[in-house]
Amino acid sequence: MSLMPTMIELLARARVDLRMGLPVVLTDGKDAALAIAVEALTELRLSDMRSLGPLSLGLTARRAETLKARVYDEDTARVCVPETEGLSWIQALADPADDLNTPMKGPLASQRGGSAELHRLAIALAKSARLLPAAALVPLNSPAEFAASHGLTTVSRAAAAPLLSESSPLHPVAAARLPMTAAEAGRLHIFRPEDGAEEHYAVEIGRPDRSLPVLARLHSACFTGDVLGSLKCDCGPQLQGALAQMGAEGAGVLLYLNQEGRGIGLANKMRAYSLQDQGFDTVQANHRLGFEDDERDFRLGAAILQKMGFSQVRLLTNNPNKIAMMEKTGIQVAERVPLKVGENTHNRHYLATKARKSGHML
Ligand SMILES: Nc1nc2c(ncn2[C@@H]2O[C@H](COP(=O)(O)OP(=O)(O)OP(=O)(O)O)[C@@H](O)[C@H]2O)c(=O)[nH]1
Ligand SMILES: [Zn+2]
Repeated sequence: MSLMPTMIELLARARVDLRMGLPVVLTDGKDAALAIAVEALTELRLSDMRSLGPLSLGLTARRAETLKARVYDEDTARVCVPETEGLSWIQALADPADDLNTPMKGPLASQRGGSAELHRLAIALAKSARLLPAAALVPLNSPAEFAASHGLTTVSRAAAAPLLSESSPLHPVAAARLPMTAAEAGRLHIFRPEDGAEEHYAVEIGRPDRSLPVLARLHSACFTGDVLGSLKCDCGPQLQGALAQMGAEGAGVLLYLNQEGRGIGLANKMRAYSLQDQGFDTVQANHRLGFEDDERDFRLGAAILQKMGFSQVRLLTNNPNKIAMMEKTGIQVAERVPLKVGENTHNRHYLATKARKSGHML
């Protein structure tokens, strides 16, 4: 029956549920659990979750490292929640905001043996909902009945895992002429992914010849830099500089990918900035939050370029990972065009950290 939700649609629904503070039912063969995002957990829902059984937290190995919690499952830790600890203890494990002020939260006991798959899935869902990567789980015996009687979304790991690791197909939705300061001959194209996540944009300048390498930029959204003119990064000047160069050459394509904060979302990026105010660098801040340095999916960029008929680029970037990802996903990088603009006293340390830790070319 086509009127029933597919797994992609259930995943989109699960993301919204988690953001709203609703639990979701996760299943994996014989195992099942009720999972809720720590960021949206309330006292009432915590006490109802507890009435079902022992609670554990799914945290990333990155976050566990800061907390000195044992990790028995590669990238995932399953930390036991003692009965004596409440909501603020759970939140402090997920959110590093007060790490430096609060004394050690441990010693923490981690679950060992059995499967960590449901915890891993819950974390992946929280990440894709742009929440802190932390979830509280309680085992369930009769997941189908529980989900039906409580009206909850059910996600099967076997069906969801491949979808979460793939890049969702994108489709062009609308395009129109857009004269800009940098180039009067501009055109903005909107692309929408099938998974219900953020739309991405392509700014086409002039009428680039599809049979030649096009001057291209993969720009990741940075509200603070692009819109507010933040001095903490170089995004605003890079965006304007790329458009200006395309305008001067009369042709180019700038992809504006809505992967704010290197894919962690603006709220988490502001959490990272707050940690940077405490003295951590851009990479350390991401790790303390439980994220990798870079959570972006650059396959999106290649997919959009291909949809627009481009197969070769002259890529405006200082990031070797972008070049590697382009080549891997079938877009030939004929040339790297350096994009060095916007260095100032506030972002010098940030740019130096990216060069030292993330391999950016100076
Ligand atoms: N998590 C996090 N994201 C940041 C921080 N500063 C900037 N960003 C984000 O980093 C991304 C920067 O994107 P880009 O300029 O496309 O990427 P890049 O890896 O520096 O590569 P090139 O500019 O092409 O050399 C944007 O999504 C910003 O929002 C930070 O301190 N923490
Ligand atoms: Zn920025």
